[in-house]
Amino acid sequence: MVLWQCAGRGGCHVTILSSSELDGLKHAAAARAVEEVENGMVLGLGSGSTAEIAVQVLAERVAKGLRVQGIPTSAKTAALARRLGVPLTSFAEHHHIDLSIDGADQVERGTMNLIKGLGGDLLREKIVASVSDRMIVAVDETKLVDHLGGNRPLPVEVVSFGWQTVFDHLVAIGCVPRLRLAGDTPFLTDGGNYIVDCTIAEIPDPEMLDANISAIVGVIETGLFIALASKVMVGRPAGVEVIER
Ligand SMILES: O=C[C@H](O)[C@H](O)[C@H](O)COP(=O)(O)O
Repeated sequence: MVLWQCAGRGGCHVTILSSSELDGLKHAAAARAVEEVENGMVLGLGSGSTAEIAVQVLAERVAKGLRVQGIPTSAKTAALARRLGVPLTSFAEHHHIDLSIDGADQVERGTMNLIKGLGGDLLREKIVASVSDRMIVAVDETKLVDHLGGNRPLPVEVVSFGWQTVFDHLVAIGCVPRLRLAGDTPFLTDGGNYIVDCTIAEIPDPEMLDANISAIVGVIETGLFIALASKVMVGRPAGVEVIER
């Protein structure tokens, strides 16, 4: 992973991180996020590689006596939590979550707005985040940006019927849409929907873009998480940076 860092007149420098270094940064951020978990909490368990590390760290605390219940945001996270002995619950029992811990594909430094869903999970993550008292996001430093968009596409979950018509609207909004595939067939989310990855230049107004895309008939949810994160743990080689409101 090549990381460009630019600081005003100081110019830019490039850091090359190996995948094991990157994993170390994810682990440090995830572990720091799990430190905020307290006895008795109902937790939102996010999805993706960093969120999975958080579940592993959480499982170590559960094995030592921590009492929590988790609502998983994907079938994969649910399977991992079950395998590691993290107790699970559901919205049938709890409509409110104390704390959710999740990863992200991009974090806008100034606002903590996020892009999520590159791993194929966003709808359940957003439902969980929206009913959480606090959402802690754990990322490695490559995810931190000044403005969302640009080098990472915005995932949009759409119903499979008529997805082609959604394309037309997305183009009109300024996105370059691409249907996500799994081999030769459309990728299916846990909810059985399609994902359209929208390449878009830097996003000056994420809230407006989210509203415009959400207004398209056939769109279920966008990967823009606006004002949902309360704290971001950023894994850096020098340590974990904590960004909060
Ligand atoms: O769809 C996946 C989720 O939104 C993930 O939380 C996001 O893609 C970040 O995943 P990772 O920690 O693997 O980079």
